[in-house]
Amino acid sequence: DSGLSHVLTLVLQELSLLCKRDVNGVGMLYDLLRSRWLQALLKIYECLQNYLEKRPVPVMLQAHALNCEVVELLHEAPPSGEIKELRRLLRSPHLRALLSAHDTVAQKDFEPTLPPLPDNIPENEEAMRIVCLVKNNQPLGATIKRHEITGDITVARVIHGGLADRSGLLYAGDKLVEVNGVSIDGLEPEQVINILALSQGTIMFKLIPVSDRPVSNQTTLYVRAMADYWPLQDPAIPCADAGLPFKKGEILQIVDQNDALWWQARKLSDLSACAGLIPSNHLLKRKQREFWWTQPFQPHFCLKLFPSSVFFPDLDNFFVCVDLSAEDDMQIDEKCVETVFVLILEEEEFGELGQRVFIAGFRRSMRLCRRKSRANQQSCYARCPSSCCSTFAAPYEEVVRYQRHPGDRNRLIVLVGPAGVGVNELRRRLIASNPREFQSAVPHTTRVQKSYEMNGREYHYVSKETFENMVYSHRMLEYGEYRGYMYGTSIDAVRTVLNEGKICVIDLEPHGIQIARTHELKPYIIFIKPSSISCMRQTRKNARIITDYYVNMKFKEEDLQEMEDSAKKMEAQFGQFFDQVIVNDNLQEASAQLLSAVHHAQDEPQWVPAIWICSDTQT
Ligand SMILES: Nc1ncnc2c1ncn2[C@@H]1O[C@H](COP(=O)(O)OP(=O)(O)OP(=O)(O)O)[C@@H](O)[C@H]1O
Repeated sequence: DSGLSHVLTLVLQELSLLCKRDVNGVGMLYDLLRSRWLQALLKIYECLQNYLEKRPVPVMLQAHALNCEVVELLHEAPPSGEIKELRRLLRSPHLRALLSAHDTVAQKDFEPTLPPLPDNIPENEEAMRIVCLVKNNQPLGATIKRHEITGDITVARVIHGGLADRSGLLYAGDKLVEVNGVSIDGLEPEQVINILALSQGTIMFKLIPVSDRPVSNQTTLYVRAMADYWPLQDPAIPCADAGLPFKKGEILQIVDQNDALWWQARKLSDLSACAGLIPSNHLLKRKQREFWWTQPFQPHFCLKLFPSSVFFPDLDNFFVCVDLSAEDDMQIDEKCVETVFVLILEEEEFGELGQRVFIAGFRRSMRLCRRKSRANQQSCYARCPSSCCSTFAAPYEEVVRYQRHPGDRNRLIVLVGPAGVGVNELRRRLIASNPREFQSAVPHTTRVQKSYEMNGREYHYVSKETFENMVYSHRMLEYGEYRGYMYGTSIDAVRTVLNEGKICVIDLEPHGIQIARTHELKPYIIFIKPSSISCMRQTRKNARIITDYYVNMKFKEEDLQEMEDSAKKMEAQFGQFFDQVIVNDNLQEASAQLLSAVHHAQDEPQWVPAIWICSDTQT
C-alpha cells in the first residue's frame, strides 16, 4: 500500500546490512536497486498508477474561463507584467495544443467500439480476421508454409520485433485466405510471396486465426556463438533473408526457442534490430558434423585427446607416440644455449627498491617445450577424429553478465598468441610494471635443479612420478616434454598467486584454454595478434626470436609469415574464447592496452559462461 519506492527503500536498507557482511552478489544487486534509472522508472510507474485511479478531467474550459478573466482584467486596469505574461501564455499555440491533447486523453475511451455481431451467424462458420499492415522499407517479418496434406498456407513464424510482430495481429498458425483481395486457394507459398513483394503501401490479409495461440513463457537467454553461421550459404534455412549471420565469439540474445530447428535471436551489439533466424543448438551441431564428414581425413595425434582415464605407465613412451616431429634430433649448440641462458636469467631479475625480484615462467626450456606442444597441435585444424577441434562441442555456450566483487579473487589473465608475436615480452613488461600486483605462475619440471636455482622460484622441481600424477589428476593447465624432461604449468601454481590477492598472468598454448576455463579461475583470455608483415618488418628489425634451431636470432621473412599464418589458424579455431584481441604493433601501445585490458577484466562486468556462476552458488 505504501508504494514501490517505499518497498525499495526497505529492501535497500536490508541489502546494505548484507553488503557489509560481504555476501556474494549482494553488491551488484544493491547497485542495481540504487540506480537512478530504476528509481525514475518506479516514479513513472507510481504516477501512472495514480493516473489510472483518478481519471483526469478536461481543462480546456477552465483555461478558456481564465483567459476571459484575464481579458477583463486587461480592460479594467493597466496590465501588470505578470498579467501580460499570463495572457501571452494562455494564447500561445503550444499551451493550447498541450491542453487539447490532455483533454483528448482525459475524455477518450481507448477500447475500440465494435458494431454488434449479427444474430444469424452459422454455428460452424470460422471467424475471419482482416489485417491491414502498412508496408515500409522493412520486410514483413513473418514466414509462411504450406500444409503437406491440406495444402493450407499458414503463417509459419513471426519474427520478434518485425513489422508483423509489432502489429500484434499476425500469429504463427494463422491460415491465410486472401492477400490484397486475391484468394490464395491452390497457390504455392512462392506465389504468395510474389504477391506480397509486388504490393505497395497497405497489405490486406484475410485470415482464419489460429485457435490455440502459442503462449510464450520463455525467458531470454544469452549465448556465445562457438561457430560461424552464414544464412546465405545455408540451403536448409526456411528464409535466408530472415537469417541472422554471426561469427564465433559473438554474444547472441535468444528470444524464441519454440521451434526445435530454428530459433530467433538478436546480436548483443544490435538489440534494437528485429530478430533473425539461427539454427537451434541441435541443428547447428548436426550441420557441423555433416561439414566435418565432407572434409578430407588426415590422421594425426593430438596430445589432449587421450581420455584422462587412460593410464600411460610410461610417460616417455606416451610422448613418443604423440610427438611425430623430428625436431628432437636437432641439437642446439650448447655454448649458444649458455649465452642465451645467462641473458634470460638476467632478464628475469629486476631490482625494486634495492630488492631482487625474480619473475618465473619465462625460462627458455619451458617456452621451447610449449612451442613443441604447439607444433603437435597444428594438425588439429584439419579433420580430426576427436573433439579437439570442437567439432562436436556445443555450438552455443550460455553466458551471463558477471561483475567480480572487490572481495573476490582476481580473474586469471591468459595470454595466447603465435610464437614470436611478443606474448612473453608483453607479459614481462606488465609484471615488471608492478610486481606487487601482477605475477606469473611458477612452472613445474622434472629436470634437476641447478646450483643457482631455488625450488619454487624458477621452477617447482618434482619427480617424474609426481608430475605424472598431477597430469592424471587434471592439475596441469598445460604440459609437455622438452629434451627428455617434463615441463608444465599447474592449477595449484596459479591458485597460489591468486590466493595472495595478486593478478596471475600466464601464457598458454590455445589448446590449454579449455582446461583453464573453470569457474574457479574464471580466465580472461587475451589474444596477442601480429600486425601486418610489412609493419613487422619495420618494428621487429632489432627483435630476437628463439626457436629449436637457433637462439637469439633476427626474425627472418619466413618467421613473420609463419607468425601470420599461425595467428589466422588460432583465430579460426579458438577465436570464440578470446575476450580481447590486442594487435602487437607498437610495443608501448600494446603494453598500455594490455594493462587496461587486465584492469577491465577485474573491474568491469563481463560475459562469462553461465556454468561458472551456477557453480559459484553450489560451492
Ligand atoms: N611490438 C614489438 N615491437 C618490436 N619488437 C617486439 C615487439 N613485440 C615483441 N618484440 C620482440 O620480439 C621478440 C620475440 O618476442 P617474445 O619473446 O615475447 O615472443 P613470444 O611471443 O613470447 O614467443 P615464444 O612463444 O616463442 O616464446 C623479442 O625480442 C621481443 O622483444
